[in-house]
Amino acid sequence: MIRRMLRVMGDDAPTLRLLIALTVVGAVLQGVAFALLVPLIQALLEGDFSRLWLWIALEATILVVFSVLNYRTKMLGLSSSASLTLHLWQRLGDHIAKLPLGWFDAEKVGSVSRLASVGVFSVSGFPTQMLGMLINAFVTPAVVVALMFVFQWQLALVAAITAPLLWAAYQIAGAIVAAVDRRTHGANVRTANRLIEFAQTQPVLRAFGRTAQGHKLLDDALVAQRKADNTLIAWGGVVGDGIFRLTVQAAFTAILLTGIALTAGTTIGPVQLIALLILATRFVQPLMEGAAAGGAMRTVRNNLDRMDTVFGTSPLPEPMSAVSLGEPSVEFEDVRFGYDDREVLHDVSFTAAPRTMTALVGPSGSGKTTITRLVARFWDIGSGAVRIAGEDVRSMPVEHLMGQLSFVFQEVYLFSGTIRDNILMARSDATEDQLREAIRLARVDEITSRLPHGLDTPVGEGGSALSGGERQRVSIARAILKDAPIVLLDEATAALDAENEALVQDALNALTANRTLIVVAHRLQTIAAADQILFLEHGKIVERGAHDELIDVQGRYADFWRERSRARGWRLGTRG
Ligand SMILES: Nc1ncnc2c1ncn2[C@@H]1O[C@H](COP(=O)(O)OP(=O)(O)OP(=O)(O)O)[C@@H](O)[C@H]1O
Repeated sequence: MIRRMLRVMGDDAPTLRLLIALTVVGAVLQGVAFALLVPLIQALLEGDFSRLWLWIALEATILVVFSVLNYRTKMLGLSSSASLTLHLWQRLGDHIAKLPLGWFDAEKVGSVSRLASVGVFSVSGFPTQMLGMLINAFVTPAVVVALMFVFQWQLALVAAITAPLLWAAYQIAGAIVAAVDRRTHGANVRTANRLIEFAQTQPVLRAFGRTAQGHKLLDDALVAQRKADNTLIAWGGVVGDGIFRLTVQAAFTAILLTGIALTAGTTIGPVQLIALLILATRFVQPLMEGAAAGGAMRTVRNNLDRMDTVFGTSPLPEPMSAVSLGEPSVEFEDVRFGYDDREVLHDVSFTAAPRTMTALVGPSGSGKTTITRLVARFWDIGSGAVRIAGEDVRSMPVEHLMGQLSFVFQEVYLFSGTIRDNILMARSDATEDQLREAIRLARVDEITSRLPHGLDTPVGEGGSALSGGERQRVSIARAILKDAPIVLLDEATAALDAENEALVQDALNALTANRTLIVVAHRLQTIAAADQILFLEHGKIVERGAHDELIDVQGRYADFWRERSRARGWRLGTRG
């Protein structure tokens, strides 16, 4: 456990080592101070004041040294905790940033957020809250017993014999807490997920009058969590803690009875017995405190295990050296890919030539979005190759790959901050002129001119202060500023009002001009304007070509086109 903490702390490990060393010295001093109570109390009860002052002077000296040490260990504890928090966040952040983007599903949101908050604080609280109590629980009683041998070996022997029993009880109590903590953690993560889901799905739940159903899912999770918490209190707090406390009390009783028996047999006098029994209570007290810290330590260990599970998830292997790229084409060669062993793309091959538009068209679930995600290497494919500008995406450093791509998703998420912050995210070193140009091209100027604080208007949580169309234009401005040669666009299915639709279209035209575009196309105008249409069904490209060619074939695409045109109540006809 300590070794794992030292590993996590990296360069700051010497601080924790010093803290441990000083805490051990403090615990030894505490044990010595307790043991000196025996001659002190004896001198007091026997009225031997010259010896009494000597022991009081010695106790006072130890107290002063202990107080200085205690202050120092408290400060070191605080700095170790702060360093652990920082290192854990950094390590988690660094590692999570390298994981495949496909790893981040909804369930992970709850568990990672819990790990980064409750988990990190539980681990980083160890040096300040638990370490001292644990070291005291082992070292102080050991010193007390060792010195007891000097005063009365029979009592010391009984105390020493109880040690293995105490150790066994400590382990049993800890194992109970660890097992219950694992169950409680699962319930906590499920509640966190349901809570996020409940908040995010409010519009849908309300639109369909299903708020009660959303409540029910959350209520069920909360009930399960309350049950798990009660189990933790009952088993961890009452049973586990109770087993250890009972064993400690049994050890104290054994020492007490031995003392009484020795007094009855006149081996020791009543004065010495009183002094030794006071010492025995000092033997018990650190053990009791250690019981609480031991349970908390199991929770810390579980949290470290959970972090190790995240750290054990391998990042996608990536080469370190940059590659030189050709013209911005996108190429799929015999690509097979599946989520969780279920293959959803079968032998997909196509080439999107530089500065052309490829429209991915087909029924829901046919694999369109998956193709765009594989271009960005959200996951690695099963077999085949995905190439960008002639280079396999697996042989490109992630930053280099991402530098080639801009995404425009349907669901736009803006970060809390101003419109300016959100656009500059794409390129923090952009000049004011470049920023203004992106804003103009994406028609964000039409938004900022209406707002009292212009570009410096906060967008609200997730961009909630802006309308859907406005959010989309901000995200397009971001992509324009990034100026990547390839654009992956998931075209919005939701209808915008006519004015917004025209403005978004202007923004998209500016973004896609002179770029290679892969678009999950829903709008008939977009599809008809594409240089190449890939019509997908069940993870296969079943037809490909330009709109006119495919209409002439009178196959699946032509059927799709007719259906869509009828559904929209208008006909575009063929080009040319
Ligand atoms: N993260 C995921 N985990 C498991 N299966 C997934 C995941 N994402 C998509 N799928 C499955 O992969 C298949 C292809 O999905 P994909 O989203 O690529 O289709 P699509 O053509 O974009 O659909 P839509 O038009 O409805 O967005 C579907 O069967 C879908 O259920």
